[in-house]
Amino acid sequence: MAKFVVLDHPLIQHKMTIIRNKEIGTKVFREMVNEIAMLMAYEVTRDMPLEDVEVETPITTTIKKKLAGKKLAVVPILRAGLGMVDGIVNMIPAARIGHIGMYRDEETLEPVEYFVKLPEDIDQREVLIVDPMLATGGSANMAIDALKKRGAKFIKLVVLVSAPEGVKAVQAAHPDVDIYTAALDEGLNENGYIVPGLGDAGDRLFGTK
Ligand SMILES: O=P(O)(O)OC[C@H]1O[C@H](OP(=O)(O)OP(=O)(O)O)[C@H](O)[C@@H]1O
Ligand SMILES: O=c1cc[nH]c(=O)[nH]1
Ligand SMILES: [Mg+2]
Repeated sequence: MAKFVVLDHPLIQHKMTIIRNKEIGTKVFREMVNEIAMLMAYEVTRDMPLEDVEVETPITTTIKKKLAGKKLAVVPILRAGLGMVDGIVNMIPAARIGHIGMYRDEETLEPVEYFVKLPEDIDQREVLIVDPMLATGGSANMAIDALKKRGAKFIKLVVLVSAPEGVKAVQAAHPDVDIYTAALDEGLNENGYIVPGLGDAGDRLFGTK
């Protein structure tokens, strides 16, 4: 079974509490989502392989480490996942960015895919799928399917708030995918929203409601 990690660093917990507050406006919400994503990137990339490199300091020549191995792709699930991209790319500027467009049908809660554009060499990259919300898990599972269909083999899912139902659904469908979350909440309400959650992440990021 792949990893399931709750990234509960005090800075992350503090910023999560700020964005859960319904009175917080779009500007602060956006800033906090990016900052949390940046802090998460630090832990999510902890297992990146390193290799030796010779470096000449002003004093001497020495062997030190540099990043090696697979390159990264960050793939937000539109729309809300876009809110996490800048934060992660700040930490990993060479990462390529793919996009998967998906919305959840309000009645059935089933995801509907409307856009996929990925780096051509996605099969050789480690992929970080980013989305603030993992609710039923339908969207994440469909995004992982879309990536695997196009050859992606090394996939991590990075979310801010997850419901136990969504975590179980992803683990059942994709036991090879590591899940990193900033918070594991209580569950889903009758409309499929995470409780206590933070509401509709896309609408809060883009001010559409
Ligand atoms: O786990 P699930 O039950 O599939 O729900 C989670 C999905 O719902 C939200 O997107 P939404 O459909 O609201 O689209 P948006 O990002 O355009 O607002 C969220 O950003 C996830 O993608
Ligand atoms: O709580 C939820 C569930 C799905 N999508 C959201 O944006 N929020
Ligand atoms: Mg939404």
